[in-house]
Amino acid sequence: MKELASLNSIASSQSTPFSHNIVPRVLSFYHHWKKIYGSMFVVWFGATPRLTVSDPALIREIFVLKSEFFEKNESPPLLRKIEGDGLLSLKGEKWAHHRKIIQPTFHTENLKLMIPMMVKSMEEALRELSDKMSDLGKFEIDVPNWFRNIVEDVIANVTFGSSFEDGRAIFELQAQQLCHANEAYHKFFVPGYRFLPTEKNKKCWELEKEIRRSLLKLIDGRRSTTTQWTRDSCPNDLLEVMIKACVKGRSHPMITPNDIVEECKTIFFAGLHTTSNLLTWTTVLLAMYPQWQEQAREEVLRVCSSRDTPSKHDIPKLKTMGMILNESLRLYPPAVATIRRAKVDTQLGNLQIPLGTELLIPILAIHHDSTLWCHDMHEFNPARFAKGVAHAVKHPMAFMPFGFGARRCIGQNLALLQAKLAVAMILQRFTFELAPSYQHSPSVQMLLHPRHGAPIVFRKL
Ligand code: HEM
Repeated sequence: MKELASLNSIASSQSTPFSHNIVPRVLSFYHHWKKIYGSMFVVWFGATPRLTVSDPALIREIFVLKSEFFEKNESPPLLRKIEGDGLLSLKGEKWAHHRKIIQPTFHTENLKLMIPMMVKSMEEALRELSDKMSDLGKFEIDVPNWFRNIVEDVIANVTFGSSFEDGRAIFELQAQQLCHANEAYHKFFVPGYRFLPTEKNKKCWELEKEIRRSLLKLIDGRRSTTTQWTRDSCPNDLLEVMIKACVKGRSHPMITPNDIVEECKTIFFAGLHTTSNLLTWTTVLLAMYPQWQEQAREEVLRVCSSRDTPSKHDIPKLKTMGMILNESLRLYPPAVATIRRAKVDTQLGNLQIPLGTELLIPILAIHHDSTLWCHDMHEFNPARFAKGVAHAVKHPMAFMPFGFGARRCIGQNLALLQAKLAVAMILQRFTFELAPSYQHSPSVQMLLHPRHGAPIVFRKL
């Protein structure tokens, strides 16, 4: 109780120099329409009606109660190539089968076995940062790129395990492919352009072939060494669990090497930028609010005592850190929205939904909705999560950075574990503040990211 009171006093003593009233077009557009039409409104998206649903009770119907009537919508073809034909986009029996096979990789017990690997990769990054410090003991970094490298290491380990080095090289190719796609995504859309043999397109096709070839070679190599049993002390990486399902041959429907290729691509796409985004926004927020940075550091130093890295027993004790990550995910959710499509004519609340209607769930807007959160919904106030999500918001479905229901994010535990470890290790070694050149400008480019980067100045503790 005493701790909660002190958290609340931090929250109320803060003057807010930064506006978290995010203005990407999605949000201002949404608030404008909601004022006029209430919590459901339709916008025509080409020939398809797209219904925006922000009432948590209806979202529960879509994700949980009537989920069999709604399916994931198709991604545009360019994006589909990059994200892979894996869990993110699969549907029906094939999706359920893959999810069941892959799930054990992301179980808490398996992830705990990966903590030493995560700590090692973070230690290396922090040692490099320390070595670069000037005589004045400070150094400026643009954190999105820095975090991307750190997260890439971890995702490569989770996906490829012992074949990590080869896997990392494939991820480099995927990162290049994503860069090309991002450029194309922001150009004016010309139908059929992606089939023209332009220099850029040819480069993309080459990359795609190279990624597939390298992944198939890697899978072949691992198949010859994979045994039926893994020791309890070895984490199950994605490649391992999928190859076992493939080798067994009893799985139905069959898992093919091609399925494994697509799932590896998906995990890279779904895990890398989301997690590095979470780390970026959390660092920015702690730099903006030194009182919370100090509170989080005090907790880390108390929990870890003389250990210079958190152990698996320390992680669950980092309560303030958990609240800070939740508040960061609420204000700046990396995935700003998700879409479902009605598989059949159906009913939602008292509305008839024709087959084919797209339903847009505006995660970012729901996280900033004044009818669901307190009047301080645009403020950074981790204390609202002190008694858990249920006490922070009027409806549990109003906090959904990882989605909900059967298709909720499979990597949620991994992302939160890595974020807790990384931020804790930074706090143990450095203080940090926004660089003078920092401009606060959240913008949506597939994910919610800082348009002008996030330069942060680190100082040794
Ligand atoms: C802060 C980090 C992350 C955020 C905010 C996030 C967010 C989400 C959201 C909102 C969904 C649901 C999409 C929908 O319902 O349409 C999702 C699904 C998914 N995420 Fe994440 N994610 C994160 C990290 C990760 C990581 C680390 C991985 C893997 C390494 C991952 C893999 C996936 C996959 C495979 C799916 C599809 C699950 C399915 O449909 O069965 N995500 N994520």
